[in-house]
Amino acid sequence: MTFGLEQLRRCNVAVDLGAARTRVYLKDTGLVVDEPSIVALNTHTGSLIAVGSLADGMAGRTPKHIRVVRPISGGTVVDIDMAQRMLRHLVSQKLRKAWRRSPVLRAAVCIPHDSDPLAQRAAVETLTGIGARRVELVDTLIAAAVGCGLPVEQPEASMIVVCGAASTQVAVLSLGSIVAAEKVLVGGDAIDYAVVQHVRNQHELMLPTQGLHPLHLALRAVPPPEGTEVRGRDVATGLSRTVRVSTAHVREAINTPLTAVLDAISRVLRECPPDLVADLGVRGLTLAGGSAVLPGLDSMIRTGTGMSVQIAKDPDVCSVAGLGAMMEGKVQPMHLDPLEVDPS
Ligand SMILES: Nc1ncnc2c1ncn2[C@@H]1O[C@H](COP(=O)(O)OP(=O)(O)OP(=O)(O)O)[C@@H](O)[C@H]1O
Repeated sequence: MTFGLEQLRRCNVAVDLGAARTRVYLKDTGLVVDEPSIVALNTHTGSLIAVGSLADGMAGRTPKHIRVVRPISGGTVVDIDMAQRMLRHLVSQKLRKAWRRSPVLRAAVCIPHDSDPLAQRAAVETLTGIGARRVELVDTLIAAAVGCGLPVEQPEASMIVVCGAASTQVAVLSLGSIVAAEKVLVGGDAIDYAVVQHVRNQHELMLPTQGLHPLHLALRAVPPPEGTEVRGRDVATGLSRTVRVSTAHVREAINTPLTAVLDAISRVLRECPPDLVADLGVRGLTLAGGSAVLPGLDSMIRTGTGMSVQIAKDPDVCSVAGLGAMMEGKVQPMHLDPLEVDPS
């Protein structure tokens, strides 16, 4: 990581191209974009109709000539052209300021752990397409750990679990590098899908996207309500209908995807040397990513691992904030010089 830090300090913009949201951080300015990674397109003319929140509001409600596209899937750019158009639209005005300060745009982008060369290239091409002369790729796990304020450069274990929309990534870090890591394709989307399937199977109701929100709120409420009324489309008749969904049943439905996260944590711990696992017994693990605040996730991990669990401050923006901290030189590499003689 020490070598990478030198390169990162020359960057002036940090980008997190997430499956759910795109975030952009400008050096010495802060977070300037935090918008859904989604565009609405006119299929007749090919022109963009809306980008970000506006396009998100159109999803599921479009006539035939409007197509809602998600150019990023699982943290990987799957439609480079559309991703470039989305990013250009989101950042053009904000980047003008950075361009005035420095005419050469250097970008730092976080990419999911273990991304293949094609995914790396897609991220680089997306950024060069909007004018970046140089693109530095940083593992999301390192960026998020730095963004959470974990002492990743120190010779002690830090454990980070990044729960995004499409995936959950788990790592143990020490001395600025990843010691063991796992990625499972289970995130907020899989959890939402489990709830939608539960309502469909138990109540024969197709739940619209916005129908998930009251169920999330019910899970978070203290004490949780026994049931929540949601409106959707009857599977058989196609008519609008309201049902009462039990909070306990929703919690049960999301347990299956959450168990996959717990399994990934166990696998990472098994790969780690005992000294690092002993450190973690004291320090615990940190949850980051938008799904970190999912009610019950922290307590489930606490019960399943016996470790203490902290949810990071602003968990959804940890990765891009970590890139920003590295760009701004807030992370100091540990200098190790075995030949240095003690003058005393
Ligand atoms: N308050 C909340 N309660 C439950 N889930 C939430 C909440 N806020 C956000 N989420 C979930 O967090 C996910 C988005 O997280 P995040 O913004 O970290 O994703 P991303 O970085 O775009 O995804 P990825 O890292 O997989 O590419 C969504 O699935 C969303 O449903």
